[in-house]
Amino acid sequence: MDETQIASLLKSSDLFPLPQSLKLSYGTAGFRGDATLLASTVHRVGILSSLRSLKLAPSTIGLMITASHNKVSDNGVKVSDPSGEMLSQEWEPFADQIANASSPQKLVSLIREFVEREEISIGDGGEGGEVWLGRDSRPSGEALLRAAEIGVSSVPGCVAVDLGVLTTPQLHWMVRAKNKGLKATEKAYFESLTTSFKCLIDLIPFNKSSGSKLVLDGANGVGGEKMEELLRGYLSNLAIEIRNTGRDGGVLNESVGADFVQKEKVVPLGFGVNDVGVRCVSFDGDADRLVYFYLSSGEKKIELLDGDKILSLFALFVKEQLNVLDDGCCRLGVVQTAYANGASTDYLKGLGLEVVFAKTGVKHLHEKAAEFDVGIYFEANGHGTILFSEDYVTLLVDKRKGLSEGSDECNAVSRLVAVSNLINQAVGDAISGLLLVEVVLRHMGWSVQKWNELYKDLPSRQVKVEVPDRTAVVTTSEETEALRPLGIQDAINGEIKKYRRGRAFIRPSGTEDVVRVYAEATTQEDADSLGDSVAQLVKSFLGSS
Ligand SMILES: CC(=O)N[C@H]1[C@@H](OP(=O)(O)O)O[C@H](CO)[C@@H](O)[C@@H]1O
Ligand SMILES: [Mg+2]
Repeated sequence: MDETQIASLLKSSDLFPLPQSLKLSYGTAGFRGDATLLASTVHRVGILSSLRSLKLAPSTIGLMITASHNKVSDNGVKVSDPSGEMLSQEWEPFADQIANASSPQKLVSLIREFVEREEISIGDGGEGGEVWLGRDSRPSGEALLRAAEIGVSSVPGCVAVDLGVLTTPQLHWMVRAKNKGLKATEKAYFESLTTSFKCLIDLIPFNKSSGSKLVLDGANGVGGEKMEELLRGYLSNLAIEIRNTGRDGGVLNESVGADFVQKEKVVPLGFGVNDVGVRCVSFDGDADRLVYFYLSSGEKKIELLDGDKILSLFALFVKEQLNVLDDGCCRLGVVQTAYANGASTDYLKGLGLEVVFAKTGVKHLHEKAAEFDVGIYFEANGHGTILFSEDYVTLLVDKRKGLSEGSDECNAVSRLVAVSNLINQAVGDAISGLLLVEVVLRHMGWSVQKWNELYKDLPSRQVKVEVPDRTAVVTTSEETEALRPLGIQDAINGEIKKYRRGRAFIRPSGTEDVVRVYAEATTQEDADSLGDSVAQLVKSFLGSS
């Protein structure tokens, strides 16, 4: 790097001093924290994104400003690679280092070292870098986006493009499309969803109507707003009532949204007795997660259809199409985490599906799903998608050419191709997930209640334990067994044995300073009791803080 380049970085970094005592980690979902403390972090991630773009030139990188389901006063930042997938994990240590660099000088020296090691050429007349910026609806987003812009353009030859308010998956979709040389506007995103959705509706064999109204809880965030845009401009026939749009005084994620509904298992604000039996869906704050639910009585308690149930519905539909094709050559697999309800895993295995487990965090699930021709992944909290390998889509498109129009086989192929266009291939996407659930329910002729009957969730319990050092817990790669502290797994196994269908595991959280305990058994009392006794073991092996 020459003197001018260094001066440019120093000058812009001087504008964004690191707040004292800020210690951040890129973690499972980018940097997150109180929005008032994040300007330097976002600015630095702007620099990182430019470097990433130059490293992979010619390519466009995405930078999203969001704190998803966290409270409205928080914000955060994460990076999309050119494929639309999460930033390569190889760059996370560098992200941690620069976010925590104590002065502009230290920051620039880390950058110089990294640029040299990675052989990134800056401003040598080669390809320039490009970073596309998006933000969710948080009020702090605009100022942070400016910080990101300044960071991006402080790397000579790099430009920032402000795409405004978007859902996280929209930005990932657009970045992916751009790097594939396709139309990459928001309009193109909506059109792609609309075309594939309509195609799937047209392919429904009989007029099996489940066309009853759907009510969406938009978490007072960007998802409700974008869904309104989709309905207004593209899918006006779809009967969806949208609540919690953020315009009626509601606060982002406060007693609303997918995270609240999944964790608390109660109705979000804005829903009540008049909604008993109605099909409802909740998005999270940046619309990359969704869960369905319905009220079975006038009380607040809900029947929850979580990520596992959405996964099961999708798996069933995809498998049905593959059965029509009698396509032994397609490797279909599903990916879950240890948090998946045991009843869902049994159900999926009972369908004859290959079920594999990945570590918590969608980047891990995505990686495993990409090993299949068709890989379906979901976290229980509602983040997931269906990945189709490019080779398999090409094979399908070729196969369709030899089939007679309107035949069962041709329809099955067309459905699979349409699903691959509808469901976001980059990350989990609440809007495209919703559209696919709606199609599949209509295709099956099922109500939400009927869908819920696929299997009955085993009662479960999650506990957070605060300990002095959560990194003292080391688990196997699937996170279901603790390797350290020595002896704790034997003790946990001893507890599990006491319960019918007992299952429990511990792992250090990647986003909070806690050890998480998950327990499952045939009754709620047993799940609670198993969870509590494992939490006690964690305290006795690690001490409480
Ligand atoms: C049990 C649980 O829900 N864990 C969440 C949570 O990760 P932890 O590492 O468990 O804190 O946040 C992640 C990022 O949002 C999400 O991917 C994951 O599913
Ligand atoms: Mg989210």
